[in-house]
Formats: sequence, C-alpha cells, structure tokens
Amino acid sequence: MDPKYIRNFAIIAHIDHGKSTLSDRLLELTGSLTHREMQAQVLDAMDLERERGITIKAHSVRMMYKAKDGITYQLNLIDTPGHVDFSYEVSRSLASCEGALLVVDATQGVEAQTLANAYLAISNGLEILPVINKIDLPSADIERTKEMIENTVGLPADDAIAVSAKTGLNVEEILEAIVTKLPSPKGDASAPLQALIFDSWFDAYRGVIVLARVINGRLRTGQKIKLMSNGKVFDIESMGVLTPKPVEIAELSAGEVGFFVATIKNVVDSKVGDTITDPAEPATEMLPGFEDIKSMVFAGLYTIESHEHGALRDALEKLKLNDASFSFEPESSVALGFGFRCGFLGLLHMEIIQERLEREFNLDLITTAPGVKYRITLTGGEVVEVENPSRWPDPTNIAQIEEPVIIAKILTNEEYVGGILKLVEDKRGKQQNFEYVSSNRVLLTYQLPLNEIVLDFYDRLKSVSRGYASLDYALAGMWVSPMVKMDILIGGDPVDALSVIVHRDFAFERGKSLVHKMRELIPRQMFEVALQAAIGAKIIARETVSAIRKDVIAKCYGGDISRKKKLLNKQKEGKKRMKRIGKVDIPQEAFLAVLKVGED
Ligand SMILES: Nc1nc2c(ncn2[C@@H]2O[C@H](COP(=O)(O)OP(=O)(O)OP(=O)(O)O)[C@@H](O)[C@H]2O)c(=O)[nH]1
Repeated sequence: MDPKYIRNFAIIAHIDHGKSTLSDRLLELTGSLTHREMQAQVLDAMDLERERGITIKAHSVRMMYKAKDGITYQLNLIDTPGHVDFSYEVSRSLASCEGALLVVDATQGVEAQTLANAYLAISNGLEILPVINKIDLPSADIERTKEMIENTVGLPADDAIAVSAKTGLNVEEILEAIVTKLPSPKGDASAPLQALIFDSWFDAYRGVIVLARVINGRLRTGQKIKLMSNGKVFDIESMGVLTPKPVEIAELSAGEVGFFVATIKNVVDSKVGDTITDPAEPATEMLPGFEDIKSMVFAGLYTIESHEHGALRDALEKLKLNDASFSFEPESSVALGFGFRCGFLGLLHMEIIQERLEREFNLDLITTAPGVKYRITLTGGEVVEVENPSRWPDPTNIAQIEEPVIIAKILTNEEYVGGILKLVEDKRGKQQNFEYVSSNRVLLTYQLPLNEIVLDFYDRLKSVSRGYASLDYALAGMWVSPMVKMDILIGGDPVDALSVIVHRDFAFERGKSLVHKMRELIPRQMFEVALQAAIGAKIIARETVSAIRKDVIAKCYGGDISRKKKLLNKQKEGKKRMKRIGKVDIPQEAFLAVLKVGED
C-alpha cells in the first residue's frame, strides 16, 4: 500500500486508564470485530491466543478505516507493554510508530506512567494526540485533566479529544484525528530492506513468531533474511497480519507492520530492537538504538525437593525460549543445594516468571531475596561484577563498590508528600526536583539506589500514600557506596542463601529488624533456635525462637471450632513451602524477610 494511506500508532496510558477498552472500541468501529466478538476484551485475551494456535499477545492489529475524505486508510495499532520493567520494549514498539494516542483518565488525571510513556513517545519523535477518557463518569474533570497534560507532560491539550471508551461517545473522532493529524510513514520501498523487530515470541505450534515494521524495502514470503546484530541468515516461511484474526499475506512493504515465521528456532536469535535485512542486497546500517537488554534484578531459585532440580532446569530452558530478557545460570548453595541464579528486568518480571514456573510447570520453589549487580574494584585494580552475595569478595580486597542507581518520578497529592519524603530519605534517595504540577499535585524526582527499590519500596510507597502515588523509574548509572555483606546465622551457622548486601550505615538497623522479622516467620521447633545477623565476624543482632512448649491448639480454649480450623489450615499452608536447613525448618517467607522489614 502507498505509505500515504498508512498510519502506525500506539496507545499509551497509565494502568487502568482505559487502553484496552479503547482498543476494542476502535476495532469495533472499523468493523474489524463485531460486537459479539468484542465480548471478551480481545487484546488481552490469553485463552483466545491458545485456541488459535497463534498468539495475539503482541497486539499489532491492522484495521481498515474509510475516512470522511472518502479514502480507505490502513491503520496499524501497535500495543505496548504497560509496565516499567519493560520500558525498552515499549520504546521499540514506539519506534515502529509515527504517532501515539495518550489516554488519560478524566477522573484521575496524569499519573507517573502517563508521563514516562509520553516522554518515551516524545523522545522517539512521535506525534501525540491527547485523549481524555471516562467522561461518562460523574467525577470526570475534563478541564483539570487538560491543565495537567499541559503542565506535566508539556503538550498542548486544547484539542484533546474527550471520549468515553466504554460507551463509545466521541471515539469516532479519534479515528479521524489519526488520519488527519498523525504523519504517514516515510520510507522507500525500493531501497535495501531494513525492518525493525519489535516483538517476538515462541509459539508451540509454529515456532518463533516475529513482529516487524518494515522501514525501507520489502519483505516477502520465501526470501532469505539476515539479522544484523548477529549476522545469522534464515528463510521466511510465512507472513501475515492480525486483523485481529491472523490473515496470510505475501509481502510487507515500507511503512507496513506484520508478523512472519522463519526458520528461527530460538527467540534469543530474534531480539527486540534488531534490524532485519536482505543478505542478497544488505542495508549498510542498522536501525538506531539496538541494545541487548540486561537483567537488573537477580535472585536464586531452588526447588524444595532436591530431586526436582532437573525439572526446574527444563522449565527454565522452556521459558527462556520465550523470553530473551530473562537469564539463568546454575549456582549452588550450602543451605539450599543446587539451584539457579536468575536475572530479571525488574520485580514484576521476576514475579511473572516465578508464577509461571509454579503454575505451568508445577514446581514448588524457594526464592532468595532479590538483589542487584554491583561493580567492585579490587585492591589489585581488577573490576568484577557481583550479583550473588555468596560471591562477595573479602572486604580487605575491595577498593571501591559501585551500585546501580535509578531516577524515580513520583506523582502524588500534596497531603502525602511528607510521608513520601521520609520514605525516600530512608531509602537513601537524593532529591533532584520538587514541582507542583497542578494545584495540589506534586511531582518528585529522586535518585535512588536500585537495591532499595527492589526490596520493598513499591509497597511502602503505596501504604504511605494510601495508593495515591504513582511511580516510574529508569536506570541512571552507578554511584559509589560503602556496601557490606550481612550474613544470617541460624543456630550459630551462617546460611549462605540468606546473606544480603546492605549499606554500611544502615546495616545495624537492617540487621536488627531482619532477625526480628525472621523470628516471627520461623515456626517454633522442638528446641531453641538462635537467629543472628553478622558482618564479618561481628554479630550485630540476635533473637531467639523459643522451643515449642505445648500444642498450638491448646491456645484456643476449647470451643471455637472455626478458629481451630483456621489455625490448622495456617499450619498446613506453612508446611507447604519449607526447607530444612540443618535441623531447622525454614519457610519461604523467611528467605524473603528482608522484603518485609519496613512493614512494622
Ligand atoms: N466508566 C468508564 N469506565 C471505563 C472507560 N474506559 C475504561 N473503563 C474501565 O476502566 C477499567 C480499566 O480499563 P482497561 O481498558 O482495562 O484499562 P487499561 O489501561 O487497558 O488497563 P491495563 O490493561 O491494566 O493497563 C475497566 O474496568 C474499564 O471497564 C470509560 O470510558 N468509562
């Protein structure tokens, strides 16, 4: 199709502001789906994906829209992952568009992810159409939302389209604006092929499926392609577009978006951000901005039953096929046996992987506390990267330690600022900016160590702001910090899987609250158990789990049967995830106690 008649756009929004609902409405209006097909929210429907044997997870949908000028346009809606863990992928998705709809909930206004996503779109050079959603709700405030878009995001919002994605009110105006206000793709169909991979995944039926945007040249079924980051050559077996039903096509030309299946066996070979070219007539340059995505958060994964270790390895290998941003390598722990050190993009990513391992592969796992990767310069001048506390060098050999730092943007209401400031100070934050963005909304910009964020920052932010604060962050280099390794001893023996890296000035306090929390989490045993926190040979905190004296049920003074049941159930649950270390049974929660120390 002539690029003049193509529009590639994304919808960006803060979570729950109505992205999926609006996508559905656009599909319905362009006749891509009937109302009945619409019943399940199409772009989120995982079951649907399985049924069809082809995933629509990646959500690039082609719609045909006959505009008021009488011309039929090809509109490609490219979905973006919503969470900050995946910001590199968001950025690549945006790089395949010329424009974006910025959806803002009229009852909530601009939130942190609205901002973060808008900045990503602006830095990718996209034209942005502000859309104010949920105007059917009585508490909708269109004028205030406009003001916030102008003050916080810095975009003119006079022409923002006010809609209800739920009722469909004014949604048609969005389609017209996409055609009249967003630029068409520029590109040359006769130039050497350059196509951007913006998503890829492993499909059990068809192998690796790649979503690509052709920037220049043409991509045809049957042709050979070369991936410019690694030089590997593959054959394209079939191509298609999602409407959202998959439809086979023979060619994608400059400006178009679609998926293909090639002889690629492993998603690792089809990395998001890579450039595809034609080995017969290769492009000289890669498209800008390809980078290997690096894991930022690390944790150990162990099976509760040691004989399941092989099953865990198989499961990790299968997941890795589908997720190039996830990494793992074998590690062993004196306490936990053989396991894997896994790297994740962030905490949400870690939770997703953990949950998939347990649900889809039926494994019972113990996870160690998440941590980050430190850069350590040894006294001899050698620089090492350490992400596992048990590999922490001897302190006498350490010249300097650097830790990863993020820039966090927190948007909140005035009344919660006090609590939030205290929290960020506690977390070693350095203020960069403090700004009123509307009468009672404040935007805080802070530098914070990533190490503190992966612990319990998000939960604590939620609790000090009663949910009225949103957070977004991006990695912003490293800074030098006096970190130390804190060991935990159980019954006098150090348990390697419980060691954590903490800031020297906070170590004493952390150690105290950590063993205190662990005392609450470790069930009483037949004997007394000493819990200690130590730095090197120095014990900095101690607590004791006293021995069981009588049956726990005896506490219930007879009568109350429901109370008894509850207690028994609790014990049963507790049993499920325990690991015996030495003579002591330690529950999963105790391994993650460090995530909970700030709670009381
Ligand atoms: N009243 C009203 N509710 C809406 C409107 N648009 C969306 N919603 C509701 O808002 C909630 C969130 O909408 P979604 O479309 O799932 O939001 P989303 O941004 O896609 O959310 P994530 O996929 O979780 O990021 C749902 O309960 C919708 O029904 C609207 O125009 N009016």
